[in-house]
Parts: sequence; C-alpha cells; structure tokens
Amino acid sequence: MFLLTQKPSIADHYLAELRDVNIQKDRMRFRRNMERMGELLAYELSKTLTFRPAKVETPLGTAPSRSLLQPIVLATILRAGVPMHQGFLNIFDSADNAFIGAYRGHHINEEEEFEVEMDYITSPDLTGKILILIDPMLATGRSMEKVYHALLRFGIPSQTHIASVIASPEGVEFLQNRMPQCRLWLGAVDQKLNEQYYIVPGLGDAGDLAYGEK
Ligand SMILES: O=P(O)(O)OC[C@H]1O[C@H](OP(=O)(O)OP(=O)(O)O)[C@H](O)[C@@H]1O
Ligand SMILES: O=c1cc[nH]c(=O)[nH]1
Ligand SMILES: [Mg+2]
Repeated sequence: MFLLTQKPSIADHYLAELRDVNIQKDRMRFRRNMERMGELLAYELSKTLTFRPAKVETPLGTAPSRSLLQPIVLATILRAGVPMHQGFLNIFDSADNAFIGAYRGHHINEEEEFEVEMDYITSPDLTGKILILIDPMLATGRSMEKVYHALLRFGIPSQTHIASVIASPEGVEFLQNRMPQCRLWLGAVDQKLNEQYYIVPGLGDAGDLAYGEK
C-alpha cells in the first residue's frame, strides 16, 4: 500500500483544501484539487511500472529515453471519480478508458446496509493491460469490489491498481482480503466509518461536492 501523505508534501495542502467546509463551497477548486491528487498519485504509481529502453531524435542527435512497456486502462466510477480520472489522464495521456456508473443505492436491511447499484459499464479489452481503478472515496470498498469483478468480463489485466484520495481502515482491510492481487494507492487513511458508512473525518460526499446534490 502506498500512502501519499506519509511524508509531508504539497499533497497535504491539496487534501486539507478538499476537506475544508469553507473551501468546499468553491466547487471548481474542489474538482481541481481532486484532479491534482490524481496527478500526484499517478506520478507515484508510474515509478513502479516497467519501461523499455528507447531512443528519441532531437534536432541535434539521438537521446536515450524510456517508453512504457504495457498499455494502461484508467477505469473510473461515476460520478465522484471524474475529476480524479482527469488527473490520471493528464499523466497517462495515451491511456484507454473505462467508465462505470455505480452508486450506493437503497438500504437492504435495518442495519442501514446499502446495495451498490451498477447501471452502466464500458471498457476496452483489458487482457494483459495495466488496469487502474479510480475512485476518490474508499469507504466500505464494496463499490470497488463490485466494479472490479464486473470489469473482468472485458479480459484479465496483467496487474490492477486501486487509487483513492481518502480511505477508511475498514475499506482498506476489506480490499486487502478480497482483492489481495491489487495494489492500493491512497492519499490518506482516516479514522473510521460512521453509521451511514461515510468516512470520518473524511470530506463528506465527494460526488455532491463536485457536481451538486442528487
Ligand atoms: O466504498 P463504498 O462504501 O462502496 O463507497 C464509496 C462509493 O461512494 C461514493 O459514490 P456515491 O454512491 O456517493 O455516488 P456519487 O459518486 O454519484 O456521489 C464514492 O464515489 C464511491 O463510489
Ligand atoms: O465518506 C464518503 C463515503 C462514500 N462516498 C463519499 O463521497 N464519501
Ligand atoms: Mg456520492
């Protein structure tokens, strides 16, 4: 598991703005900070990928370079994932893209547990590719698990990464147990989930803050 805020950096500043109830009123800034967190996580993730030696022609000669060995697919859960997805795409600009419409829907019992509703999925062939699942909030982890298994019908990736800005300890444990083959890339791990399965202290509802209440 990689934790972006383990060492102090500008990421702390972006994350603090994302959490701040007053700064959150500026939706454009909220979306841009999500995008910036995506950019930073994508850059860190890129350091673990395999590159092959390459050459590039400059006006004055030939320079050694490196190029990515395997194609990347960025897969994002609507709605809240969209700004963070753009951040990843700013870094992996030639990636293919998958989009999934999923949300925490109606309650299924008196413990207020919810069903993850999934009503849209589109993806390129994933066979042998690097799959990066993007969703800013990793709460129970059930949206991520459901989406991952639904995506496997498009092929088996060579490796799968999961990127979130804020996770709960419960969500991290859930995914480490249920999807141990996936590597986690996180901005921060917070204290806990509350009774409504929101991350505390978290930042609130990321989809609503980016796009308005639904
Ligand atoms: O880990 P989980 O407990 O599954 O919760 C996380 C999910 O909840 C949020 O989506 P939400 O249902 O709020 O939809 P939205 O993006 O449309 O607001 C978030 O963006 C994740 O997709
Ligand atoms: O804390 C949470 C949990 C799920 N989705 C959010 O947007 N926030
Ligand atoms: Mg939401």
